Amino acid sequence: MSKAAVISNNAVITQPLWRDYYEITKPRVVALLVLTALVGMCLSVPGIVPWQLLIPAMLGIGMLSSAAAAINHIVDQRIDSVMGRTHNRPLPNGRISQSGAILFASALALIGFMMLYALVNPLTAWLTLSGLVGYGFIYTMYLKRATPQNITIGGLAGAIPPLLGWTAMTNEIHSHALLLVLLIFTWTPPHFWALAIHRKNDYAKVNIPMLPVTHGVEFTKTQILLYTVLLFVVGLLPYLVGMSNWLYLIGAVALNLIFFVYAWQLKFNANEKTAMATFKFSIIHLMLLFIILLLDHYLLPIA
Ligand code: HEM
Ligand SMILES: CC(C)=CCC/C(C)=C/CC/C(C)=C/COP(=O)(O)OP(=O)(O)O
Repeated sequence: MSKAAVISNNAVITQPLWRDYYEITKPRVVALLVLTALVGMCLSVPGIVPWQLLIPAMLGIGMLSSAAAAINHIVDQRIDSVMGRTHNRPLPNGRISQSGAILFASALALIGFMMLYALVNPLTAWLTLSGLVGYGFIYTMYLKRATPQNITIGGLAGAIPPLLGWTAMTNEIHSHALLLVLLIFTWTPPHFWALAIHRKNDYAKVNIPMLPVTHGVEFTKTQILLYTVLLFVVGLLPYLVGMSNWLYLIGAVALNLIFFVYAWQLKFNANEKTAMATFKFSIIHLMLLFIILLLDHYLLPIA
């Protein structure tokens, strides 16, 4: 197995080539995306989800999301090479070639799409492909460089997986699935802007118009706080429309309150660690919220 040199904490270490290809799929992001798709699948049907659909749907959605992440690494390699957080990524670092990455992303996208089209349904295949186009091309190539609202609009691509899971099982676009999309859509700005505050100088260096760069840190903190209030309200909807039970309601209220407290501290009582702590909490928040949706669905089925 061929090895590539990686600089970690100023020490040069080697790692197998497959790890670099794995890294450009943003595996932890994709894992959370696939979890939200799984929850969409489980909530769409009463009882057990048929494994004949579940397996190709999870694989197909995972592969197209990974391909989208790889495209993001290919398109962004120049700015990634300048930013502190990203300069050691496999492409800017030269550990994998651009043509290798393009081939890898194309193969993942093709296999994922065919799997969804043939073994799940064409609706899910096309919707998932639209997620890939939305993130890999529209967000990364255009929105990211064009407007400070880049992630509010681009966030739709990352929010779509619960709908993909739902259509995979039922072949229809249901309002409850759209509600799950709305939850992630509202969660995305406070998730990302907390990190963007911490990494403001990086973005300024490469002329990417992230909100803290264009409108300042204080304004961004206010937006984060307002989005957590909006998220609190959106978080009540699954209960109010009769999609989920009290277990979800308690979980959502608790998680959204904690997120609000993080955002409040970030706005009014921050130290240099608060922004990253808020970003890290956002990931735990979304993961727990979707696990609670699942528990609520199976432990307290709606008659
Ligand atoms: C346009 C929307 C989004 C933007 C701009 C965004 C941005 C980011 C950024 C810049 C990072 C840091 C990555 C790094 O340090 O390598 C990150 C991490 C992460 N994001 Fe997001 N994100 C978005 C949507 C989502 C969605 C929809 C999910 C899941 C449902 C998600 C899950 C995660 C996870 C799990 C991490 C941690 C990754 C790790 O530790 O390797 N993000 N996000
Ligand atoms: C098919 C489908 C559902 C696709 C999903 C798309 C997907 C992988 C969304 C993840 C969003 C994300 C991590 C954005 C960060 O990009 P960035 O370029 O702002 O961050 P970076 O600087 O860390 O690369």
